[in-house]
Amino acid sequence: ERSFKYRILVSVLQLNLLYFLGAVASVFWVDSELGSDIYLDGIVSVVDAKHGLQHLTEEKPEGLVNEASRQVALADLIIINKTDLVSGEELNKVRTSVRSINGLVKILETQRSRVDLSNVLDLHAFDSLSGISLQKKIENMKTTHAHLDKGIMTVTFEVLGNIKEENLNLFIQNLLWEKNVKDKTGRTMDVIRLKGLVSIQGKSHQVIVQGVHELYDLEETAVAWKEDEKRTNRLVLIGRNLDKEIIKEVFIETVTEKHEIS
Ligand SMILES: Nc1nc2c(ncn2[C@@H]2O[C@H](COP(=O)(O)OP(=O)(O)OP(=O)(O)O)[C@@H](O)[C@H]2O)c(=O)[nH]1
Repeated sequence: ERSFKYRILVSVLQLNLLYFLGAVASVFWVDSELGSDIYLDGIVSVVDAKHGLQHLTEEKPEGLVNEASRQVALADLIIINKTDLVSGEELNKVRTSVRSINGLVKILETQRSRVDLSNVLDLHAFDSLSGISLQKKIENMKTTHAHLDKGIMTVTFEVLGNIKEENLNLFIQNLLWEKNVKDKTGRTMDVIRLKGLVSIQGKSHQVIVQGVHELYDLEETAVAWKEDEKRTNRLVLIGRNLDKEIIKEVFIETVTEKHEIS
């Protein structure tokens, strides 16, 4: 009976943690700005190689997010564990599914969750130090295709030119707060994670954009725009009902003034 109660407790805790993962992340993130010793380094999720695919593909009633997919969408690092229990082909499927949801995430594959701690700590996924690595990642990544039915996916796009900070805020707030950006069929675009590097008018350095659910932040990085470099804005969005072309159009309309696009 004791172990049964313990199991229920663990399940409730896990469920709550799942439910509030985004909120918890937001609290630590904001807290770091208040000068606390605690800061949000990055979000790590563990995917079970044996059952992960089943959880990721589980159908939820219309409108509800599959929680396993949401955890993958939020993560900066995914540990695919129990690789000894699956074939190379099965592992490949899990990896492809994870990647189809989150095009930016770093993936480690483990047995008994054994990891080199240097791969898990100091991710700096939320601060301006991640500017350089984010730049490389964004440059190389492509928009994913909704691999899992009605699933969460990653879209990325690039728009040349300088943008005004107030216009960028407007774009992000429409997307995350007002939720008035819709796809072709009128469904609200639901952004779970947002990352980007943008070129703000009057700033000599690249600015990093970070978003988790409704919370977002802009921070100047240590990466300066070079004299001969084309100033550009690259955004990566992870979520549901995302349509790259529509988002890009809305971005251009909201953020850049026509004469500023080169
Ligand atoms: N074969 C194998 N077994 C593992 C591995 N990692 C953990 N286990 C075993 O799997 C069992 C369940 O452990 P986990 O899945 O890590 O535990 P958990 O996430 O708290 O379990 P749930 O809450 O039920 O998902 C334990 O008996 C572990 O010893 C692995 O890499 N390979």
